[in-house]
Amino acid sequence: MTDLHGLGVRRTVATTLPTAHGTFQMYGYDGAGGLGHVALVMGDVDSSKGEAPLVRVHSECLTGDALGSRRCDCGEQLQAALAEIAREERGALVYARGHEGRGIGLLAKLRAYALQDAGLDTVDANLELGYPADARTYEEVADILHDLGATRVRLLSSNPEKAERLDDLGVEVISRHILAVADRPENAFYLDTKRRRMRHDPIAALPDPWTQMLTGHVPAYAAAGTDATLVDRYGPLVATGAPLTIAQLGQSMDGFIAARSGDAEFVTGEQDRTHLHRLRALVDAVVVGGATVSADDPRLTVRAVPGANPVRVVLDPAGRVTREATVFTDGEAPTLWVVGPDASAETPAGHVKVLRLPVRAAGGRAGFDPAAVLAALRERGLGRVLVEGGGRLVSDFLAAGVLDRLFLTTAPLLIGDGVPGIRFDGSDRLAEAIGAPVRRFVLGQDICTEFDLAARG
Ligand SMILES: Nc1nc2c(ncn2[C@@H]2O[C@H](COP(=O)(O)OP(=O)(O)OP(=O)(O)O)[C@@H](O)[C@H]2O)c(=O)[nH]1
Ligand SMILES: [Zn+2]
Repeated sequence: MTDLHGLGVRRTVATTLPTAHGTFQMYGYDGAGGLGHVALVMGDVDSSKGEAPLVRVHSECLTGDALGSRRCDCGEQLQAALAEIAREERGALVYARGHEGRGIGLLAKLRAYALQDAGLDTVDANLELGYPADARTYEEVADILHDLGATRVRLLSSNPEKAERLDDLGVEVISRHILAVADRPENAFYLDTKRRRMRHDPIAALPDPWTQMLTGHVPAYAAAGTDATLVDRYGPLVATGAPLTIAQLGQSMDGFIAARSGDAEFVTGEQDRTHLHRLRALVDAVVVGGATVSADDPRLTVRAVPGANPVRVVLDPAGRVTREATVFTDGEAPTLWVVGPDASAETPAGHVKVLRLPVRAAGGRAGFDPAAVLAALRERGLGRVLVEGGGRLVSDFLAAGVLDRLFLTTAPLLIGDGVPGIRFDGSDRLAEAIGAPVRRFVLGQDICTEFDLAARG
């Protein structure tokens, strides 16, 4: 390799490193002063071949990276950076030895910690010890990036100075991306100091995990608690682009979505309602059966959480849904009224569009072909679809094999008899029952079982 800066940086070993984020190529570099550096690489990071690769220049931090310290956010950033690179299946992380303690070394950093225990901030502690606030140099890092061909990069960092220094050394930083790592109580003052005194990006630059997911981005890391739960629960939906068809249903333990009279208020609880609103917020369209609209008069909007309303799609082969239904009158969201070729369907209001699809008789009932409905929606740019109810409609889509995922919430209620939930022509053989990998979420008193139908063997 070319020794750009005369520091004798040389690639001396190549191997692989399997990690929680996948397997990386690992290169070892001899550096100045006998320090070895490491680069973890995924894919071809040569900048002349396609988009500028993601690059993380990670400053060594024994306490954060290896010991899980919460005085800083280094360990979490390290993991988040590897996750981001793995998500794109392309990128490099240069682990910069000699950067420990912003270049002052481990024991000096610990002395700086002791001064911070006594009240100094992270900048003043360095100055008090006779060091600059930041003593890191980037020549060796730049040499390694040149060796990898990564000379035009998208940098994973909150530190504008890092980008400027790399730019000065011939590594063009075309953009900088903040890693989604949340502040913790133990490091909030330290991070705040870096933002105030070291030009680090303000926390406001980072939208919360739910907002990020609403824009189609799965955060690589979220603080433990609600944020992490949301990313864990809904991240897989966001990561899957269109087309995506999911369904949800809430039913009693004995399989009913309402009592005999149709009384359905409420089978499942508050948390399942919030969950339903999150699903609505993550799709382009929500599909319901006409019978459900007539019986329950749902609004089908996103109210319990931040998010945009999906297009409402009412499947009504005979055009029987009451014209007073909220979805036809409230104008809260565009509404598609899907009816058969002969149904009478005068347009009730400006936000409602009528779509005619062929009707077929299946199982003694007239209905639409689920695949044809999805194809028609896709043609209209509605590729991410939630089939929301009632029991028959969800069962039709399930039996037709068009669902990628089913969220089936069971409530600790025994209704005895009533409006059925999931029902379809089964088989005499248990071996032919529908099974799939599942995840389970406790939603208050209810349990939501997520069937990953797309992953069925
Ligand atoms: N001297 C000193 N170094 C610290 C302190 N806390 C963390 N470090 C070191 O700071 C380095 C990481 O720098 P950060 O300021 O966290 O972040 P950055 O690398 O500038 O920017 P990012 O790319 O966004 O991570 C690591 O080498 C840590 O060991 C401290 O209080 N004093
Ligand atoms: Zn650290």
